[in-house]
Amino acid sequence: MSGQFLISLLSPTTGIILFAAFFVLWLKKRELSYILTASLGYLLTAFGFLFQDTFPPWLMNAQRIASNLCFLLGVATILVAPLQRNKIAIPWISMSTTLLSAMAILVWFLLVSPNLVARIAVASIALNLMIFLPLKQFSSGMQNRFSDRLLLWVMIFSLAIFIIRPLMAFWTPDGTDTYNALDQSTYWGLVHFSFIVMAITMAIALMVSVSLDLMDDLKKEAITDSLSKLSNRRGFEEGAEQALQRSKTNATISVLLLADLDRFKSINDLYGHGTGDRVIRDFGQIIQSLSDNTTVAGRIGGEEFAILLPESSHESAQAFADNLREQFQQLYLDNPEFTSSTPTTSIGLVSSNQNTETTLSKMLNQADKALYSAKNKGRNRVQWYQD
Ligand SMILES: Nc1nc2c(ncn2[C@@H]2O[C@H](COP(=O)(O)OP(=O)(O)OP(=O)(O)O)[C@@H](O)[C@H]2O)c(=O)[nH]1
Repeated sequence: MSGQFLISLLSPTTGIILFAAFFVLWLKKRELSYILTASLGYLLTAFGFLFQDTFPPWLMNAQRIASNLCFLLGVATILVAPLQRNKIAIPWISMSTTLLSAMAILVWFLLVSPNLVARIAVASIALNLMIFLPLKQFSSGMQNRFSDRLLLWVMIFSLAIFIIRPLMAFWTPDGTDTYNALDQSTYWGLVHFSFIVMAITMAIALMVSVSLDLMDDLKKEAITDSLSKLSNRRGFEEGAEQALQRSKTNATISVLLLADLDRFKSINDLYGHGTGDRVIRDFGQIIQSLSDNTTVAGRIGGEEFAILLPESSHESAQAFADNLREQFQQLYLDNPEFTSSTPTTSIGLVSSNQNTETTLSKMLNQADKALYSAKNKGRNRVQWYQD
């Protein structure tokens, strides 16, 4: 086994190891389909090198065409993975047009008018386009997260590598005029080296992104209530403190709503705990449907919910509370399942302008007093806090 042969195995081995790593990761986290995409991309690139370097020649040198196709497709697939992760549209049309045109020209320079240098040039231009197109799309749709910026820079780095690489084909003294010379050339060494560098940096960037995404998910899970899908008490307090601070800085009014489901013990007793859970879920959904992206809402106790409406007004907060109370009651009015008692809610409200030095805990206290008063007045009503 020659040293040359062993070196030619480096790139496909890298491709297969990275394919296996991403594939195993995907088996554990199947909802992340971009991991599967990346793994298939690495497998294709591995085949690209195997066809070129290690397979015996096929009819009419078809293995060289298969090699170009697998490599172009493989690199494009790896570069598409970040788009899929960020739910950015993949530029299918421009990428497939590039691939098909490149393949047609490559077949021409292999079979009709054989020219190795022209093939290297065409394959390189196509490769650069297959990186540039997803890169351009990613840069216009990415978010401002560390993982997104990392992926962007690694994509730019990959493009730079593959722009510099073909230039070496023309600078290196050992020729690329025949296939035997090519296999021995510094250029072919560079092809392997550049692929391995690109493959590993892309893999590291993707792995870092997967880890950061998982950490974000865990953090979100830790502050989310699984039943109502709203924030839990900790998540609500964190979000509400920040929103209240912003509202104070902008000298705007925030309103806090404290909602408690009425006689919930009897709902559980009459219809069972499962139905009680469903009612909590329904209530969470109504809150979500009434919220906009500034609203901070959480389930802060068993059947107690807090909603902070930052930069709100007395009227819009009253409308929010009225809608919440009415829509919730309406949901069960004609439901034959709830015969003897229908779920309702009482809501206490307090506005931050009543005390400029107000804090979240003071507002929660005041809203609780208003809620207590709503309960005392017969429940299923909205009550503002009064000194
Ligand atoms: N199904 C279900 N019930 C819950 C959950 N968390 C708390 N509860 C129930 O909510 C009920 C709250 O009862 P109470 O605090 O006595 O108040 P209430 O019956 O709602 O009466 P008022 O608040 O005075 O109108 C208890 O029976 C708890 O078991 C939950 O996650 N699911």
